[in-house]
Amino acid sequence: MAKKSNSGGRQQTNSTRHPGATDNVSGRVGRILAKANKDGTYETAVQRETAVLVAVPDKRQAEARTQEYLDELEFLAETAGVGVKKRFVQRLDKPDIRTFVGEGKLAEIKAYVMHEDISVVIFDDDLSPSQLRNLEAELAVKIVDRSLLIIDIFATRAKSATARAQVELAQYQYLLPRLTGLWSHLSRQRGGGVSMRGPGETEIETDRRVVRDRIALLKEKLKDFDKQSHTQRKSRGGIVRVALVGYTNVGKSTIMNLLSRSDVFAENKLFATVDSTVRKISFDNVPFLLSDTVGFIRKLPTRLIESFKSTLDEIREADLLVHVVDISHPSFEEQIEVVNETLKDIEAADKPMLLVFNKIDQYRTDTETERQAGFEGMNEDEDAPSRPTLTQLQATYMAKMHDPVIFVSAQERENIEELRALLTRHVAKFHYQRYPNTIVDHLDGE
Ligand SMILES: Nc1nc2c(ncn2[C@@H]2O[C@H](COP(=O)(O)OP(=O)(O)OP(=O)(O)O)[C@@H](O)[C@H]2O)c(=O)[nH]1
Ligand SMILES: [Mg+2]
Repeated sequence: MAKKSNSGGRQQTNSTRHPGATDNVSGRVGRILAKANKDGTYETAVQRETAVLVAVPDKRQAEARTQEYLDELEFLAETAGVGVKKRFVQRLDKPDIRTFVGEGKLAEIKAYVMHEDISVVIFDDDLSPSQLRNLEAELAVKIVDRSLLIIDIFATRAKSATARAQVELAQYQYLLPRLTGLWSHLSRQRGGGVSMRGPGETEIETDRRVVRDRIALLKEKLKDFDKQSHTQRKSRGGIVRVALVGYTNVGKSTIMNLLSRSDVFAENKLFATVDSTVRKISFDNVPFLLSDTVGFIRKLPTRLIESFKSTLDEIREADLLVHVVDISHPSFEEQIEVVNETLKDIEAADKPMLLVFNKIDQYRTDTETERQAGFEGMNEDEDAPSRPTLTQLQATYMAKMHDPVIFVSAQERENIEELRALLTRHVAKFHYQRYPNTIVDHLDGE
């Protein structure tokens, strides 16, 4: 199985871990994804789940890209406490309407699942309710698609009442169209907390009604939360607001901690932050509010974005966005695109933005990576490495972006003072516009 291309670097990071977090997550995955046995009892996953991944890329997608996407899916699975044993890839023009993969591939997966005692099959795309049912029937193990995996991770991370209600809403919205066949059994054993609580021992139609009622109730509840937080935000007055945005795991919380000297949970897992955190900061007597927000990801389910509206209001209402990028990630450029697209979706794309390229300590050109891995000499004939050097990259991005750009390492505290100064200059500009009578002397150099 291919490994994450930069996992080595990732392991060395300063992550703070919740003791026992993995156990809880795995337990929850077990609960949420537990499947009915034939006698009507349910498995509980006390042991670590083992999974296989399945991707159906179209025929034009480069192999390296496919593996990168699967790296991300595997990272998501690991975050949910599931160990991945194998990856299955089938190139198709479009996925099979009945079982997502073709007949032959399905038989291959089935044989492996039975032989290796696999308990979960994870698909890199969303499955239609009928595909999900058919696959469950064919493979007789838990079937998880990308949305469910992400929702499940969110469920384990949500702490505030708002975030929990948002996750619960996303869970029910996911569940509603799937309340047939096996899924209705599946829903029965769910109970407690923010996990996919089922509607009880009722028939499918009743189940549906119960779920719909619950969705309506949660929406009402979220409206109330919205009102409350709107009032709260109003009471903050005209203070300048800055939001950290970016792909998941790029270092937003680490930067938040550095800038606010606070202690926001940061770790080398996807979606460490689901609740947004707001801190009041003052640089050179210019006060502002900095909020750390939930990370974005490729194919983030739209429903999930919708249900996270309250959290995303922090972004929508910010005066300035600080877009953090993990420059060491092989597909950082695509990640920038995903973030910009998501900002468009939530109508926050036109805001002033600073781009912070983080993790410069971990940036490697391909030749460097090969040298490190002991493949010296492999690229001897090629004088240009396929990845530019950090200096080249800085020059390109400084020239091509409309927004101010800065390169930092939050972990090594490299260029953080410069980041602080850049931020202060921009915040001061907003502050000065809003309070023209205050004396602000930080606009030099603009
Ligand atoms: N090598 C390196 N690692 C970093 C740097 N900044 C942060 N990290 C690590 O990257 C991982 C993710 O950092 P977080 O701050 O949790 O990232 P995030 O963007 O808040 O992630 P989510 O909340 O999951 O979206 C952690 O293990 C950090 O220690 C850096 O400059 N260099
Ligand atoms: Mg975070």
